[in-house]
Amino acid sequence: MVVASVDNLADERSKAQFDVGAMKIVWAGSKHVFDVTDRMARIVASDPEFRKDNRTTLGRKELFKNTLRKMAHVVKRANELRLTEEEASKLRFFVDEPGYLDLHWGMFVPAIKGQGTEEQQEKWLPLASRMEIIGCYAQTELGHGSNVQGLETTATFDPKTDEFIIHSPSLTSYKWWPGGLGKVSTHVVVYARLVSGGQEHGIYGFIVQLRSLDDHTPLPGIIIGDIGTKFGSGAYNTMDNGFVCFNRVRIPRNHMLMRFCQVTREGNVCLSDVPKQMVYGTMVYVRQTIVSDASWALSRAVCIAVRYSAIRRQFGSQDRGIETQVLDYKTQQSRLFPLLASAYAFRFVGEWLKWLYADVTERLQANDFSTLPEAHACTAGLKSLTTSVTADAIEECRKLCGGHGYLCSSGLPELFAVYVPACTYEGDNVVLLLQVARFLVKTVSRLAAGKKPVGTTTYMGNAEHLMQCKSSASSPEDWLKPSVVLEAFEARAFRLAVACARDISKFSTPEAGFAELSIDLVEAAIAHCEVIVVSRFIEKVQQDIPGDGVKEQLQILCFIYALHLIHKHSGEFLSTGCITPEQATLANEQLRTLYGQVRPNAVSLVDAFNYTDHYLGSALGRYDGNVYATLYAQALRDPLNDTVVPDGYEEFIRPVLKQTMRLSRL
Ligand SMILES: CCCCCCCC/C=C\C/C=C/C(=O)SCCNC(=O)CCNC(=O)[C@H](O)C(C)(C)COP(=O)(O)OP(=O)(O)OC[C@H]1O[C@@H](n2cnc3c(N)ncnc32)[C@H](O)[C@@H]1OP(=O)(O)O
Ligand SMILES: Cc1cc2nc3c(=O)[nH]c(=O)nc-3n(C[C@H](O)[C@H](O)[C@H](O)COP(=O)(O)OP(=O)(O)OC[C@H]3O[C@@H](n4cnc5c(N)ncnc54)[C@H](O)[C@@H]3O)c2cc1C
Repeated sequence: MVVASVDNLADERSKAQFDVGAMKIVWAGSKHVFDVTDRMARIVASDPEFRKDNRTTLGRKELFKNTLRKMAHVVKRANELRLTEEEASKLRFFVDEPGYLDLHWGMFVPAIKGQGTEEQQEKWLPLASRMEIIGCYAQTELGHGSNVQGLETTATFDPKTDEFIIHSPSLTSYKWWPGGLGKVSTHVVVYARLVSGGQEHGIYGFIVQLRSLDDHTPLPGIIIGDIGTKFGSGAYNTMDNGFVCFNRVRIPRNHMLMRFCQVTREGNVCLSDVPKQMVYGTMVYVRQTIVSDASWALSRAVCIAVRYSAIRRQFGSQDRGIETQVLDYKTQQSRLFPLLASAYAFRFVGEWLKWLYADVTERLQANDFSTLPEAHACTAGLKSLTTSVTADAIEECRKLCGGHGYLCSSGLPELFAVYVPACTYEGDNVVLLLQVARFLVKTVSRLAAGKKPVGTTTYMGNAEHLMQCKSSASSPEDWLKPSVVLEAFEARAFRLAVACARDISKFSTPEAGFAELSIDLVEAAIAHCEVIVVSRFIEKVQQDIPGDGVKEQLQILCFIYALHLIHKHSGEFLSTGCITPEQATLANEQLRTLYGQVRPNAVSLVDAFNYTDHYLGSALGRYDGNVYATLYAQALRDPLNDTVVPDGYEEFIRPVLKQTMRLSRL
């Protein structure tokens, strides 16, 4: 049985019609990134300190202490190996355990870099880089998360002492959720309402020391702790998401992050000549990183489901002969291959978004704020789209693995539990889509005023054509033409946005219209985000891509990505008149053909992710395909199997059996 499993994946690999090594480089982004990633993944996988297969069986306290040990080991190894920032960040990534280091490096340091003055950066960044302080990011409160302008915590300037007084005026103002805050961080960037001279001046970040650097006890005026156990076993419970209440805590004036707004010794508030949304910059940065992370989480789930689907056999045999691999069932393919294609799509759009972010950052440094709204809309929209799809996809992969997918040893339940809050943190996905919709409606109304749209909305400049065009697809093959596919996506997105803008104008105020039509607006926002992903994927496959057959495979995946969306949203494509029912049928026909083309390459396409068995953490997704023996070995290692007769037998099983025996004798 075991030998047959191994043979299956070897067979699968022998069928590949492309150069897997070359695809690995495309997936990584470059040979350099591949080398760094591969080396860091192997360092983690070969170090017993980073073992993670017992995580779901540990209690919260044990689990958390275990994470502290691993984080300390990460810091030690990074120092010993003299890792660069790039290498250290990959090392942390492959440790694959949410912990305070994520927030320290991922939010605290970027907040200081983005919002601190040069002097503030010179003071705080070396301390943070050497980890002489550990920081986190506290914005959300018990009563407010999405509505940042509704935050209650105050930072009141006291000109007598040249200090800010940080205060939590109510229970709902307690900071609630920040990762790393509950038990570890010594410092925090806390977001609060700036008050000076009796007047409010908006929300800004302030660096506050939370705990003593000598004995880690909370400083006076600070009540702090963990907010409690979260969803799933193991999963995000390795993180000390925390609460904190500030009781008139005093900090020096220069602990306010003053890049965009300065408070003078006299308490005068001087706003720099920049948009006030610059204070939201850390969120934009992190949203961009979350899009890249989505492709990692999605590809990991897909890798498990594809390999297992090649191993798993059900039905289809005559006379108890060899059964059919479940990967050969068209229904399995139609559920799995679009997810495989989405993983590649998100990888490429993530790379593009990184470029966009770098570009806008450069412009902002030169006081050019013109692309800020677009950067906000793109990061918000793509964060929302990719995390929602990924969370649903991980759950779909669990189902694709049948009963065994429900076991923790499949790796999928924990992956889902760790991943699903990405739909909420860094902005609830619906709230973020409404931000995109606001941007789209504005773009449409600017069009009417003769303004030319730029960036990702450039396609809207072709307004007349997009409102009237009818798809020219008259055969399944026509759906392999980039121009045909793009036109359908752009027309659907534009028509939905225009309909929203038109309908909003029928209400007494734009706000009333926006609120009433928010369901349609969210759909228009998703359609626009899908235009971005599809067009970036098409752009990618039109480039020169080295490696035998690599470009062809990516083209197949690109069209699977696009055509499965046409199928999924066929209601919208049809109701907006962008395609006809006959054309929808042709697109489906083409999709089925494409599934057949991916089938022989599926295992190799997930091998191209280059994941170690340690990172995958799955009995079902092992590289060697040795699924059943691993499932059995892991079952035997379960704490319940430590003894043959369970603890509790004497107390709770024997008396029941005795009682039943007595009753049956009556
Ligand atoms: C490399 C490693 C990375 C590691 C990452 C680790 C991840 C660890 C896991 C979890 C960490 C989680 C952290 C958090 O969750 S931190 C808290 C995050 N909180 C949120 O995201 C809150 C979401 N809410 C908001 O962003 C805002 O409140 C809002 C955008 C919903 C509304 O803002 P508001 O000021 O009320 O604005 P309006 O809607 O009225 O808009 C005004 C105006 O401003 C524009 N705008 C809004 N946001 C931005 C922005 N970020 N950048 C630029 N512009 C922005 C908006 O478009 C409006 O423009 P206008 O139409 O032209 O007026
Ligand atoms: C695991 C995890 C880690 C986190 N880490 C941090 C951290 O490090 N630092 C930090 O500061 N915060 C952190 N957060 C908090 C997080 O940023 C917030 O939970 C998030 O921004 C959502 O805000 P909320 O909880 O207020 O949701 P709410 O806004 O209360 O959302 C509740 C519901 O209301 C809907 N809703 C809200 N407003 C609107 C609207 N205008 N229109 C339509 N529907 C709406 C939402 O769609 C949602 O369905 C973390 C959260 C989690 C889960």
